[in-house]
Amino acid sequence: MTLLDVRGLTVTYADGAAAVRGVDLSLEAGGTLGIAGESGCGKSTLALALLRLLPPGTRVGGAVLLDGEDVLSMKWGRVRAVRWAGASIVFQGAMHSLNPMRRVGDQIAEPILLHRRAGPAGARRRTGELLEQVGLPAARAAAYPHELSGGQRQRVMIAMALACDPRLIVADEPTTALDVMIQAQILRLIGQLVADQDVGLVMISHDLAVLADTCDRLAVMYAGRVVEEGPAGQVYAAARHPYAQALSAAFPRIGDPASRFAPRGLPGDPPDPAALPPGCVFRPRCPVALDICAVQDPPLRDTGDDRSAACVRITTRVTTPTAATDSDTARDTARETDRETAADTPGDEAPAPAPAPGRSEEARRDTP
Ligand SMILES: Nc1ncnc2c1ncn2[C@@H]1O[C@H](COP(=O)(O)OP(=O)(O)OP(=O)(O)O)[C@@H](O)[C@H]1O
Repeated sequence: MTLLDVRGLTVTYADGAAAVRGVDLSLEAGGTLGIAGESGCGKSTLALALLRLLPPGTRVGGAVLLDGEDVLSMKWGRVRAVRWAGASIVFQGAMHSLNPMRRVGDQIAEPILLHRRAGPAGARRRTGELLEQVGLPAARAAAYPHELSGGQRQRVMIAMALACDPRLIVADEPTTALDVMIQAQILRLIGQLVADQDVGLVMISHDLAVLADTCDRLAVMYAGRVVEEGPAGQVYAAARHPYAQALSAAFPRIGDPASRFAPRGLPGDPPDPAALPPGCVFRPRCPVALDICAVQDPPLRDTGDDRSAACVRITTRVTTPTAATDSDTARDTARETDRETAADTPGDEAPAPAPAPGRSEEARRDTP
């Protein structure tokens, strides 16, 4: 059963930054989906949009169906009911997310009381259970955030996220601020909890290896779009989109000593989301770009093998671009592939439509 179905999601900030541009994603109940991409590609914006946490003035379009119900068109009372109980979020910096003036136990108990899951005594009991579930002694409920280590604070955030038994947890770079040992512990904990409790997980990270380890499926974002999606192990081991390939090559691989010493970076920067180039937005950095890429912004296309990619060179017959482009052979292959693509997908020549203007967060709030 589909737990989360994101359809044509667009997010444009008040300053005109098109941070998310027509994202389609879905997650089965109890499934795990990783979202990867370099800084600024729109991962956090996407996470915030899932729970209607974007700042006022932001325009949002499309649909976010959680158990079939569109979060984006819900009344605010319903949104409040869905947060924590339907879906909850774990942010990257626990120190900034927790109130430094309140004991962590009181902060974990708050959503339990707010959603009337228990009275004060029951909420205290449940808080102790949750702390133990995330590997902390129940007595740590009395601690203030500054009395805990970074890893312990992140465990508290996870306990809070679990407090009302949500169907979905969105974890936005949950281990970024932690050292590698604690990172591994927290990732193990998240993996174990979602498996034991049948909770769906959307995990955001710039680190493909972490996501490949934790998630069933993996989506790679570039400049506000998903450019590749599929089974996590396959996308990580054999990415097809040139950007996903570059992102994958940027990390050293365990078991591949050569890559430890020569992780490859990708020259250039992502485009300014307020002034995107025409055609495929990855073209200025793409090592295998074709002339057609200057005018065509390819949509995410199913390649017929449980994977999808947004590149004119990747056809339903699955022709993966190779990094070597200078040789005539590669150019010829590319032209050949280009012809195949055009033949396979008539009508794709038209540039993708501009992001739907969407409705502003205020307009949504004002919806009776
Ligand atoms: N409140 C805001 N107002 C205007 N633009 C914003 C706002 N928040 C983010 N952006 C812009 O939207 C784009 C996407 O940002 P976002 O934080 O979603 O990316 P990200 O992939 O999560 O990056 P990181 O990994 O660094 O957190 C960036 O260009 C960013 O500058």
